[in-house]
Amino acid sequence: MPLQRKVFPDIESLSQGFADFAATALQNTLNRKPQATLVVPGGSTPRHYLPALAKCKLPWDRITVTLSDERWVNVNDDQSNEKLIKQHLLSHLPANTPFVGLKTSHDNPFDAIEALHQRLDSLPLPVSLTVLGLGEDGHIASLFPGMNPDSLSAHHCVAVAPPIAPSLRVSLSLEMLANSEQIVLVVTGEGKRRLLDRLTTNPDTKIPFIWLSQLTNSEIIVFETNEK
Ligand SMILES: O=C1O[C@H](COP(=O)(O)O)[C@@H](O)[C@H](O)[C@H]1O
Repeated sequence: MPLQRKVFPDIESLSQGFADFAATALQNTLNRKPQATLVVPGGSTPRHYLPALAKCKLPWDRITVTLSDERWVNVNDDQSNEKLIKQHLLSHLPANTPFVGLKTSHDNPFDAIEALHQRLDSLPLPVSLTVLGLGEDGHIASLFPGMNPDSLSAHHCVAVAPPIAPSLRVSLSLEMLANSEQIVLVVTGEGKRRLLDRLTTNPDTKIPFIWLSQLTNSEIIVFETNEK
């Protein structure tokens, strides 16, 4: 598995290391192309490292920010990934930073999928940098164990009824994630680190993170803390 693991003593140093890496990756894209695309995850970990990224001096008007996945809740709901990203990244960036959210007014993500494909067609592709979290069950974005990986490579995104999470969701497809020029995984907590240790020696094909690592040609860089 093409995996490079960068280990930090605490979340503060991880956040700075991540921000430096992400800023360089985005700037490198912008040295070659007029536009870049940044995919960021939801959950809870990004609230630590996104403010560090927001402090980086970049031509943000040339970087489109979008999400790896979204819960099908109102964008003002505390469970909304869009709300999290607005609070911890976009609100600190220039107002003309382009943002493409994954929530529509449709009743459910299955009905929204065509509209979302059109929305995502506007992105500068391939994605320059995809940042992902990792669930303790090995899920990435909203691609969960128990799903059929062959059904997750649809165009840009897929609608999902997760086996355990409470709300319906939409997720970037496995193919969209795998085609990203750079992929970063940000991992905190002993349980997730142990999972990564196990997957590195035993790539369990029931785990979504393994589906991604086997499909992508890009190196996956892990930013992790070694705190208990
Ligand atoms: O529900 C989600 O959780 C995962 C993992 O979040 P973390 O805070 O434990 O890192 C996240 O990557 C995903 O985007 C989110 O919807």
